[in-house]
Amino acid sequence: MLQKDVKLDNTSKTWVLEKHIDFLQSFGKERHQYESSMMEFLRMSGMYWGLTALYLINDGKIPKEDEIFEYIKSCEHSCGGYSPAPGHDPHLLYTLSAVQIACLLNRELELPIEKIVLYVSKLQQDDGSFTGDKWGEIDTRYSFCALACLSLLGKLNEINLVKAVEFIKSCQNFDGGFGSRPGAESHGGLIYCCVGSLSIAGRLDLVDADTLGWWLAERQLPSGGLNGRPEKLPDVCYSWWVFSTLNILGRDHWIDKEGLKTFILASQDNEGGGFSDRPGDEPDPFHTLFGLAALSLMSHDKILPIDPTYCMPKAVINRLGLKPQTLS
Ligand SMILES: COc1ccc(S(=O)(=O)N2Cc3cc(-c4ccc(C=O)o4)ccc3N(Cc3cncn3C)C[C@H]2Cc2ccc(O)cc2)cc1
Ligand SMILES: [Zn+2]
Repeated sequence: MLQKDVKLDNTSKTWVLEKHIDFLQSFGKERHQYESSMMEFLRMSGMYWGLTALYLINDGKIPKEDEIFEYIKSCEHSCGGYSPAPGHDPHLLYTLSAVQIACLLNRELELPIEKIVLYVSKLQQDDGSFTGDKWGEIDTRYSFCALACLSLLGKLNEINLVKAVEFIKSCQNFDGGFGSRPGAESHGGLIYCCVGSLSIAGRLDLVDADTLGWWLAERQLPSGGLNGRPEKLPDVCYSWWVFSTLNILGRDHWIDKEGLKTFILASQDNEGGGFSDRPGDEPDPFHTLFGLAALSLMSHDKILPIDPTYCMPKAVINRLGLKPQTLS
């Protein structure tokens, strides 16, 4: 079976740092008005992706802090949850993004912390799992959102952590990976959510690090890029989901880092800045953050250090006194 992959043209992409700063600062303005309006349904997350990426390459400086904090407040609901934009429904995904942005701004203490804690803890089910909102979809992505959100606020003890870990354990597969629910197939993004949750809970002892490390290293293709499942094309965002998980498990040396770096840099847009999912596609803030975050984990100069568990700047995680578990 021919292995699906992309062919990198041999022009080595230079590192266009200044253009990435310009791309991120202009997203949402005239230049990207259309895409930005199309993404209103995820705007709060889009702001977390764009602002975290900017923080990493702009020496921790974020423009218009007050305007950003006002926007977060405009998306707050009386139940303690946050919506992606004013007038939309609250959801755990955007509640995490709002808390992450507030932590970037060093203003998390100005949030209605007790109301947020109540909103998140009400989403936990009897089996320890979490739904994303009142419509009741269960997914291990939401376990990660709940644990990351509460631990950032110093309130991890307000949910049943033992049951939460039990549910994640019930989603572990024979290949060492994890899926969205018990019995669901292993997938790079969900493995990151489950291993990240176990890292926050201090329960990485439940992970079969060698079997999972092998499965994750198998995601690397000849192009150097990583895919999320066997037989899929490589994609820059899996550089983060797969590589940060290998980093948490202490097995990031099991892949060819130079090859991964080449693939990520080949996915830069040399004209307008930003990163796309693979060379030649349109850049977006989502892939720009995850490309830069993976480069940060490979200690690329000019990018501030990032925490592999929270996908947030190390400086912010240290300031909050958080110590997510990693394996050596
Ligand atoms: C362009 O098509 C999509 C498809 C799915 C989504 S998603 O919201 O379900 N989501 C996040 C996501 C975001 C973008 C994007 C474009 C512009 C912006 C502005 O900030 O963000 C693009 C893709 C994307 N996906 C889809 C994807 C990424 N790589 C391969 N695919 C198919 C991921 C998707 C799921 C998700 C992942 C992480 C997360 O924190 C939230 C949602 C969004 C746009
Ligand atoms: Zn992607």
